Amino acid sequence: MMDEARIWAHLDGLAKPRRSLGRLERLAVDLARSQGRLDPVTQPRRLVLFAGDHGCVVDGCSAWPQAVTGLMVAAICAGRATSNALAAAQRCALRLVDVGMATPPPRAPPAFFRAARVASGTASLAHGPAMDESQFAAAWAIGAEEAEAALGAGCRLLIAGEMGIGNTTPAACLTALLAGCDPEAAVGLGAGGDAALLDRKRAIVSAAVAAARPLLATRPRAAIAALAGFEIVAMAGFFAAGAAGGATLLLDGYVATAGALIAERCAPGTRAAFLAAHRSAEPGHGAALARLGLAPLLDWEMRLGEGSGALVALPLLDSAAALLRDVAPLEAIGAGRAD
Ligand SMILES: O=C(O)c1ccc[n+]([C@@H]2O[C@H](COP(=O)([O-])O)[C@@H](O)[C@H]2O)c1
Ligand SMILES: Cc1cc2nc[nH]c2cc1C
Repeated sequence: MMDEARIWAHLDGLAKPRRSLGRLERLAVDLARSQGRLDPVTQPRRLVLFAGDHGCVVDGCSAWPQAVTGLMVAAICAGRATSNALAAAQRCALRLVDVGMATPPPRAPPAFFRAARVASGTASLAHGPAMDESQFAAAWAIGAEEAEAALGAGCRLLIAGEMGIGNTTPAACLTALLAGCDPEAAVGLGAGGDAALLDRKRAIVSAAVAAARPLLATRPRAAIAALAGFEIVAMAGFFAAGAAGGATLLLDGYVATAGALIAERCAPGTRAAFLAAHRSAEPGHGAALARLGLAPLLDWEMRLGEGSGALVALPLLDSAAALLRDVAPLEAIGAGRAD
């Protein structure tokens, strides 16, 4: 990791009044530190979307039917989803990995699609463990492979996104388990719903976390696997491998941050590579980010997933990188330092 004082000294020597770019300078420091260099790069960059289904949907934890995961995956394959539009707008490459969908895979998928199903959806965390430890290891490995492939293609800025109807329920469970948030406070409306849905979700999350919590000290992977989703564990493996490879990890919303909490628990130190793009409208997200020591760049009431919040924040990282790379030193323009 690069010494922060060295990066601040570089910024303070550029042709501008000291600290005149406010939080953009803080971001430049975080970006440079995460890549261990004074000229961090934001191109090429890659968004990897992980798709999975959740047994708890049958117990009424989402306002949407499970089939919508498959429909949205088909829309992404066709280039018609929010993630496609925003990734194109931000010149970000995109991949899509089926790590555990329950519906048939897309027919004639595009080259950016990878079929890598661990199982056809998790078991319901409302009735027992969502997955076993071998499935946890398989999902983690798929995510790690994706990060290694992106690193091999020269990417030093990585984003993980997800698509999975029902996945704000495991995200709430994991936030309660790993960020110490009250289970009820970790539950929000997810992709929509009403007061009855909230009550059902709170009951499911409280009971599942109470059942898993005693395992955390002695068998942490079993405790986490009991509450997780395949796409969430794949994001965790992606983050751990991306951080190990020296990349900046731009964190999306509530569900991606649940993956980040797993990564930090299983591969301590991963959090040094994270930048938090935004604070999701899900009420537990602030607690999850705080546990990781992260301050979000944006607070735009977004709650979509698919990497959308991270994509929207990308121009800020481009600006921070340009500042470090392209601004002349004060001496080079013939000006002394005022302070
Ligand atoms: O990550 C977030 O901040 C976020 C917040 C609310 C909803 N989502 C997305 O909505 C889906 C999960 O919502 P739900 O209500 O079915 O649990 C899933 O596909 C996520 O990508 C994502
Ligand atoms: C339509 C739809 C699109 C999504 N994208 C990510 N999560 C989603 C959830 C729904 C319901």
